[in-house]
Amino acid sequence: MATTITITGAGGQIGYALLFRIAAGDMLGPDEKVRLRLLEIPQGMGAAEGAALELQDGAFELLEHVEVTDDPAVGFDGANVALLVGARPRGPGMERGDLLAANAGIFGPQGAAIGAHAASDIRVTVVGNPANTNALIAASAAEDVPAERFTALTRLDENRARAQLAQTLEVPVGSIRRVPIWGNHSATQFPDISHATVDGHPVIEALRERVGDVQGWLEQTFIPRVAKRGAEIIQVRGSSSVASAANATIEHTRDWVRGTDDWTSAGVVSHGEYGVPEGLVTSFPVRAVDGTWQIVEGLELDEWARARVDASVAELVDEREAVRALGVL
Ligand SMILES: NC(=O)C1=CN([C@@H]2O[C@H](COP(=O)(O)OP(=O)(O)OC[C@H]3O[C@@H](n4cnc5c(N)ncnc54)[C@H](O)[C@@H]3O)[C@@H](O)[C@H]2O)C=CC1
Ligand SMILES: O=C([O-])CC(=O)C(=O)O
Repeated sequence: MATTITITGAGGQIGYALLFRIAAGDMLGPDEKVRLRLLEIPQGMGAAEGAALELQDGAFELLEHVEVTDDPAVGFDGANVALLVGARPRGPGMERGDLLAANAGIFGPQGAAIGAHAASDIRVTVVGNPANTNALIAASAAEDVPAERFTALTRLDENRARAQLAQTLEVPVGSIRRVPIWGNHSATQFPDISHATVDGHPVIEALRERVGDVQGWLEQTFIPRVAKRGAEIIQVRGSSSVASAANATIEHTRDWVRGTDDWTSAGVVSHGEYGVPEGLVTSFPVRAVDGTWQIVEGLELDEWARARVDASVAELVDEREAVRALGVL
């Protein structure tokens, strides 16, 4: 049986960077056949149809079928995996939260369509910003789908954090592990290196030798660089991250389905872990076991880390309030 994957915003930039890698087996593996549903709005249909023609020309052996539609009922019908990418991206000078109102109207109806039409094992990865709150909106609208099936992408933030550490320590990125992102996919996020390792040794010790004042480096260099990397890309490229975002989307979804051998980061629904209010879609350190994200519990957060997590969670609470005020939740 093939896996049916729905990609919203498939005619957009990230969509174009995702489709061919999924068809090549990068997400679900070299033995899993895929059926793709490209869901767009009328203005995006031409680009999605063009991508579908190119998918055909790729002659991907794993690709069983491609359908392009602007009807969410058709787009999510029987979907096992949904990548919710379609949204309005931010431009220079905007914060992701500025997109709340523009995107709130998209994720409610899509969540409802997922509840009504997707397969019972549906797994949803929300990429479109503000990703955490969009995931919350979609989950709330999806009747009979457990909220745990709705996740927000923070893997790109983790990848950015690991890459910055690798560059600073002059080691291959693969030697850096356990760098969870806590909180919101926004400038308030907390990339946490307190448990991070480089080739199995504490990153903090390696950093002490390299940068001296680790705390100062974290606050003035590392955290701002990671948390504002999206804005840096927008400034340098003129538009937001595309291929790196698609790569992280593939890694997140692959790990969710196929499992992890260590921690990673994902925005998942809180049940009160680490004091995060129930129901908020928050990034935590997670493992994927048997197709389910499990929050890594029992980690120590010192006072400084606790304040960082609390600040990002407070922003998520504010976003939830703002959406409630729009009458969406
Ligand atoms: N979570 C993360 O780490 C990241 C998230 N993003 C976000 O991903 C989103 C997409 O970015 P791009 O692909 O660069 O934007 P884009 O503007 O190139 O593509 C968005 C596509 O979505 C479509 N669309 C809009 N409303 C839709 C709807 N209701 N249903 C289906 N399709 C719809 C548009 O027609 C367009 O083709 C943005 O919200 C961006 O901020 C981008 C990078 C990283
Ligand atoms: O910054 C943006 O708007 C796009 C994004 O989420 C990122 O690159 O992390």
